[in-house]
Amino acid sequence: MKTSHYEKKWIWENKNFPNFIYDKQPLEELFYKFGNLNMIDSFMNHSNSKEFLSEILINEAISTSAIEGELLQRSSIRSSINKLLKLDLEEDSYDSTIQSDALVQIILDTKNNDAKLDKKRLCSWHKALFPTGQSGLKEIIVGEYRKDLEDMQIVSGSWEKEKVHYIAPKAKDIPKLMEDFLKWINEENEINYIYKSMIAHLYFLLIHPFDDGNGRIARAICDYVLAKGKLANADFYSISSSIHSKRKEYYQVLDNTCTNTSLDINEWIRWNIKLYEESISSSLEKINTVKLKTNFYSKIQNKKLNDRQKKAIQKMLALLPEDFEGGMKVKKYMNITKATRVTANRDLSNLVEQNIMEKHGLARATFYTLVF
Ligand SMILES: Nc1ncnc2c1ncn2[C@@H]1O[C@H](COP(=O)(O)OP(=O)(O)OP(=O)(O)O)[C@@H](O)[C@H]1O
Repeated sequence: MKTSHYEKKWIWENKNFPNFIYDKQPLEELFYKFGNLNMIDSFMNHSNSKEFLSEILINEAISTSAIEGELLQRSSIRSSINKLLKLDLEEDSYDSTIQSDALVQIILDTKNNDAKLDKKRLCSWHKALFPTGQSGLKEIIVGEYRKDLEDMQIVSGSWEKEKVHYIAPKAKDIPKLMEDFLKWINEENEINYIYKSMIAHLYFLLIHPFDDGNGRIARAICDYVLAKGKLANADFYSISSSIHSKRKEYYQVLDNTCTNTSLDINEWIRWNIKLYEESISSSLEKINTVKLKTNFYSKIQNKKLNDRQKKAIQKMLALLPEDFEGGMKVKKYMNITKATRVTANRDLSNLVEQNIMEKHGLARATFYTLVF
């Protein structure tokens, strides 16, 4: 007699789900970087941190919403941040939208409110993400777990060439799975906050409890757990921004993990450790840039500069931390300021005299760099 054998396909089909298996990895480097971030934070002055805080938040909001292509305008996000945090930043226009306000509110809630996570709070994030009750043109269940009778599939590609990456657990099982998830998130367990944030991100994605927005909420949960761990000021780093720049890898690791029915999540953990390290390094680099810029601005505050010189300096500062390629050349200065060659040379010499720029090279190879 032939017996049919069902081959398990998805990680949650293992009866021990969610008892994930992973080896302890070395975390010293990561703790060291978090420590550096903490140290810099304590030396930051108020104006430095205001500018930096807005920069980090803008990148975070744009990145997390752009992972699946739901793009928000940088100016709307900046405006929402300015409004919600009362930062008093200079703005070209005030054009925050319901969507940008909502996203910034969720990010701030994850970072600054370490109250327990419960269904109500998760559902309020979900409602905030979909204020119109629609995802694109599709109507979705908002502020409540999904109730679909059909499979919840994660697919890519056009409908003719659709690829199914993952099928999440059935809707009828979501309430119990989420109850267990929330209990685990809120309890004080042995596991450290770094591992816990990585596992929480994955665990939530695997349950995929909502009709849509699961990626954004999973990344918010990851930030929430890390912020709760108080490893460093959560306002000063953003894991979501780093995921955005590595989203191809992110999807690949998720694909590999969601089909690993042995519950082994080592690949996910290793990938995330690298990601966190890079993310903190990039925050450290950004903080240094902001400090450099702010110090430079205070250095030139009382100098006599014409509008052309200010414009050229701003252009050079905007390109930090990467160098202004090849330094400032006379020709470049002429392009930026629309000045004649004689005026450009006179302006640049004046900047050298005031110790704002330094001259290098000779004749046609002459270029100028900022003196910090
Ligand atoms: N193979 C996979 N297994 C589990 N989760 C996955 C897999 N591939 C992608 N994901 C996650 O599912 C998310 C997409 O789910 P959903 O559309 O509900 O969320 P979303 O927040 O609308 O997505 P996003 O803003 O990222 O669009 C992705 O962002 C990613 O986090």
